[in-house]
This record gives sequence, structure tokens and C-alpha cells, in this order.
Amino acid sequence: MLPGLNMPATLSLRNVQKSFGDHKVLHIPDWHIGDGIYWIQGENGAGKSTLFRVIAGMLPFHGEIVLDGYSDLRKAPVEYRLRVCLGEAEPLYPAFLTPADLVGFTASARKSPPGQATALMEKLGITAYKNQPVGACSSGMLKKLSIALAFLGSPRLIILDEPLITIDREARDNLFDLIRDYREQSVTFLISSHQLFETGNIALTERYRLQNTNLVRVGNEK
Ligand SMILES: Nc1ncnc2c1ncn2[C@@H]1O[C@H](COP(=O)(O)OP(=O)(O)OP(=O)(O)O)[C@@H](O)[C@H]1O
Repeated sequence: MLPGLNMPATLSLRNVQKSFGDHKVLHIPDWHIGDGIYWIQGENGAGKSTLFRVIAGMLPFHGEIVLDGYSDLRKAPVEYRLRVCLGEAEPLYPAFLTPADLVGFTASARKSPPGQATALMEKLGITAYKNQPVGACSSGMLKKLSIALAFLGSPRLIILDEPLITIDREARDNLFDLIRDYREQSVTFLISSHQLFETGNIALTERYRLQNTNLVRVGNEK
């Protein structure tokens, strides 16, 4: 339960630890958030991408991660992953596939509602190059594709790792529209950005800083 609230946390991390060899990147004893938009800050190498990949179920870790008080990443990984989507900071896809291939595959795996994939490609300006192999796409084109993939299905939590890097102003405005639309359906967002995004008229719930392997609420730093 979230302190003071009679409902389970949207996301709970208990004693989450992640190391690469001897290098401990994460040690988060207890972190619980309700639904909202959370900005995760931290200097280069602090561990933001590692944290996001761990929460998205893409990296092995020690500890417990639970969504909505019942969906446990370790105990029911497939069910959990249907609800948690990650848009990677530097997406890499097989060069011979097209955006249409990747969107189609992901939409099917995530049981997307009819029309959602087409609408997302249109909204983010992907339709014009949807049949071009990703090996021939620019970094901004790939970034928009990774964002579209993160919004497919019926996620409860969308994690966007540096979503503003390389995308143009129109795509940025459309991304902010999408975030606002999904927030109306109580989707929670974890977003990292080295740039300010208050300009996008996004109502942030809280900011956290990843420092010394743990998450600290901004304003509470030691
Ligand atoms: N696959 C890996 N193998 C070994 N070390 C790794 C691996 N991935 C990340 N690291 C290390 O973990 C630490 C955290 O990296 P991470 O990419 O999570 O940081 P970040 O906060 O996202 O950084 P940035 O703001 O520069 O993107 C770094 O010291 C990095 O070198």
C-alpha cells in the first residue's frame, strides 16, 4: 500500500539490486509510486537506462518488482510485460525489418485494439517511411518508431528513456499529446530526460534522482 492511501502502489520495487560484474549500479531498498508522471533524473552513467530495462523486464535483477499490487515481474513475467512498455534511449532493430513490420508484430504481441497501430504511426509521422528498412532510417525516424512501439497495446506503465533526443518539434508536440491522452486513462509514465520538458505542458507528479544506486525524491537530496 502507498503510505496514506488505501490502494496498492502502481509500481513497487523492493530491495532491487543490479550489478554488472563488481559494479553495483542499482540498490533500491524500497520505492513505491502511485499513478502519475515521474521524471527520473541522474547524471550520465547514474543507471537510469539500467533501471528502466530492469523495470521493463529486460535485464535480470535481484529483488521484487510488482505492478498494481498484484502483477509480479518475477512470478508472472508475460502478464507483467503486457502492461509495461519501454521506449529505449537508443533503439536498435534488425536493419532489414521495416517500421510496419515492427509495429505490426508488436501490436499483435500486445493485443492492440483495432486501428491503434495505424493511428500511432500517423500521429508520430511514421506512415511516410513505414515500408523503408530501418537500416535506412535516421536516428530521429528510429526514435519515433521506438516511441510508437511503447504506446502500443493497453499498457499500465510506459517508460520513455530520453524520448526528446533527436525528434523534431512536431513529433515532440505529438508525443506530449499522446502522454496527455494516455494519462486520461490513468497510464503511468516514467520518463528520463536531460532536457526540461515542463515546456510541453506536462503535469509532472514527482521528480526522482538516481544517485549512489538509489532513487531520491528531488527536494530530499542529502
Ligand atoms: N551491459 C553493460 N555491461 C556493463 N556495464 C554496463 C552495462 N550497461 C550499463 N553499464 C554500466 O552501468 C552504469 C549505468 O549505465 P546506464 O546506461 O544505466 O546509465 P544512464 O544513467 O542511463 O546514463 P546516460 O544518462 O549517460 O544515458 C554505467 O557505469 C555503465 O557503464
